[in-house]
Amino acid sequence: MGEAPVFVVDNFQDELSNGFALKSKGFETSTDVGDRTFVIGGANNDSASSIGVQIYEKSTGKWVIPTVLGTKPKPCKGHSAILLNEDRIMIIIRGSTQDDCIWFLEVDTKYVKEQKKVLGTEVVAWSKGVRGDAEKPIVISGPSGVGKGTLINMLMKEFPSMFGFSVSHTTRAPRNMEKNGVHYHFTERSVMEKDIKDGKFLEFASVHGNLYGTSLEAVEAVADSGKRCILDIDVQGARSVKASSLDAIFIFICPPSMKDLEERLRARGTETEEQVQKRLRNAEAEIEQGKSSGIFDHILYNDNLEECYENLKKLLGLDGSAPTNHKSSPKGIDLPLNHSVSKIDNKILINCETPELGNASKNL
Ligand SMILES: Nc1ncnc2c1ncn2[C@@H]1O[C@H](COP(=O)(O)OP(=O)(O)OP(=O)(O)O)[C@@H](O)[C@H]1O
Ligand SMILES: Nc1nc2c(ncn2[C@@H]2O[C@H](COP(=O)(O)O)[C@@H](O)[C@H]2O)c(=O)[nH]1
Repeated sequence: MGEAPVFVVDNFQDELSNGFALKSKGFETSTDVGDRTFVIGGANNDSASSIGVQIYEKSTGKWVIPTVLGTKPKPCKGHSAILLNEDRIMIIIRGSTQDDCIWFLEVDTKYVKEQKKVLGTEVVAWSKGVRGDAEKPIVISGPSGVGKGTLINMLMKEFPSMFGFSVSHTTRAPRNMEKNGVHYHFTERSVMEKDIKDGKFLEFASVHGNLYGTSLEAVEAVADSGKRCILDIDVQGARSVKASSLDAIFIFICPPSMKDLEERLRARGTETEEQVQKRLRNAEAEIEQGKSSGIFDHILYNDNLEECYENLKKLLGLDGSAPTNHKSSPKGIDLPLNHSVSKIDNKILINCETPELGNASKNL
């Protein structure tokens, strides 16, 4: 089924007769989602460093400025917008670099609905479109205490609508702040063993004396939310995933030294002395395997946390450069001024009027 095209509107203010002041820099688009109109592109203030988002509620005739989550696209000279699945708007930015031309604004996804409840305001969330390998799940491994969880939390915080965490099952007891279903699914060994037998797990392993595993459901839940799945699993688990049909990117995080690792584990204060010793003993073998097994596509050293995080973003193509693993490099979208965008099945059609074709048009 085709859907109505959405056109670039050069000055949306001229289109509105409601009297509300929309700070127009030109080049806004409007997209209807139910009884709300999302106006994207007008800056919310004069010194805006990102594209503004404003919502017009048709039922009340009021403008709402939403809380905007995620890394935002910079103001641009024009873009097109099209609604996907009634819950997110795809934005194609004109004249942008190859890796900066596709963005998504989540307006009614599960994540946005949850955040609305938490924040008590209207919420929208940006995420940047990514290419090639960039859709693959990410497996992050490394010895206990190296900083995997810290790095994953940083990614999830900066790109809340882009990544989803695969919530593992474990038989270990929850730590003080850990919530069932959020950090882990805490479970009885007998139950988990039965579920493993029943084929419900993508991978599982005995780690530091407890059973840990990634259920198929955990990975599917992230995929269903339209996000990129991140798995925090040990090297044995990574080996199993590598042998499975899940086509993922494998990243191993190394500590700068065993001394640093020990300090971090102790400073975290979540393990008994006996557990710390066990985890450190296991760490040596894990580091050895991480470096030499050939499982991992990338090895990152987590010495300085900020630097390691920047390197992680770089290899995931989140710093404006192409993802490191990128094999072919398709061209960016050279969006002409006169064009329309429409959606047919799962394809986005960009219809351009090209001078060389006279009045005829060309589809991208
Ligand atoms: N680069 C770093 N420098 C210093 N401390 C760090 C660094 N990265 C993480 N930490 C700290 O080290 C501790 C362990 O980090 P984290 O819990 O993220 O490790 P982990 O690899 O997820 O461990 P586990 O596998 O046991 O879950 C935390 O207290 C964290 O704040
Ligand atoms: N093979 C798997 N390993 C997992 C999984 N979830 C976590 N882990 C790894 O366990 C250790 C210890 O974790 P902690 O939370 O007790 O500190 C750590 O290295 C994790 O990467 C899993 O589903 N499968």
